[in-house]
Amino acid sequence: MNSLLEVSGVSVSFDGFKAINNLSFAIRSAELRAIIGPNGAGKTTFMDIVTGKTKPDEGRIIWGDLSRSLLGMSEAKIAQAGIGRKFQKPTVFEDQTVEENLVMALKSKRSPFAALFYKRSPGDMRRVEELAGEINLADQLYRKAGELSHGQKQWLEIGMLLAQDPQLLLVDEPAAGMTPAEREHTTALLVEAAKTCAVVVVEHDMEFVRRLNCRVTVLHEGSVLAEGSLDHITANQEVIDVYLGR
Ligand SMILES: Nc1ncnc2c1ncn2[C@@H]1O[C@H](COP(=O)(O)OP(=O)(O)OP(=O)(O)O)[C@@H](O)[C@H]1O
Repeated sequence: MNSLLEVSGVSVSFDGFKAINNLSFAIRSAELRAIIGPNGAGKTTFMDIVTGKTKPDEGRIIWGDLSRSLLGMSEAKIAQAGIGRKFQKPTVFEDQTVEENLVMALKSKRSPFAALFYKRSPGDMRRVEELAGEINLADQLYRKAGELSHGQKQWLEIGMLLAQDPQLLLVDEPAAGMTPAEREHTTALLVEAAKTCAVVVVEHDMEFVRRLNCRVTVLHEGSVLAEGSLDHITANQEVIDVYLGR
């Protein structure tokens, strides 16, 4: 099966230091993938490169059915092409309700002109309810986002990204700061999301990664050190030496 995203031979240096070193990575549509690795391995820089925030010095990044290169595209164009990113800290509109946040996200996938004359349609409101159910906030629709718990804000932001129908979602440490129950729901949410779009989860919590039950990529010094099932990864001596055994 063809890849949705194919990164090959990508490198980037900061002041002569190679943060990403000849990295290759591919993911299919509707695949869930975890990325792990020690601090400084290049996980954030990798996501910065895919989303266009950082331009690599060399390599190729090919995207979608039309095999377009992402390299010449701005961050905004890459987001429009269907790549959504969730940073570690939740960024929701605190003064707006859960419903308003989701409506706003639906609106923002339209052209600026269409968004200007936007009217809530029954179809959109059904979608908002559907999303609220998916992110475990169906009974919180009329609460202000600022009143939600940290975990609920994270879910809301994931819901806002899903509202924009991404083809690929990059999620940075979603389980950080969550209660055990919130983590469990987050696992379910990401597994569900990965049925319709590719999802890449950067995570340090190995218990969380185990529950995702997906293929794992280990980054080390800006390259892929190992890739495979978590059992395969945890039995790899190099991975134990640089990350798991620390
Ligand atoms: N803008 C920058 N300027 C200089 N060095 C940078 C810059 N961005 C990243 N680096 C360096 O590149 C390396 C990779 O950093 P990166 O943040 O991608 O690692 P990471 O795997 O996300 O780490 P962590 O798990 O701690 O978040 C680090 O050594 C970091 O100090």
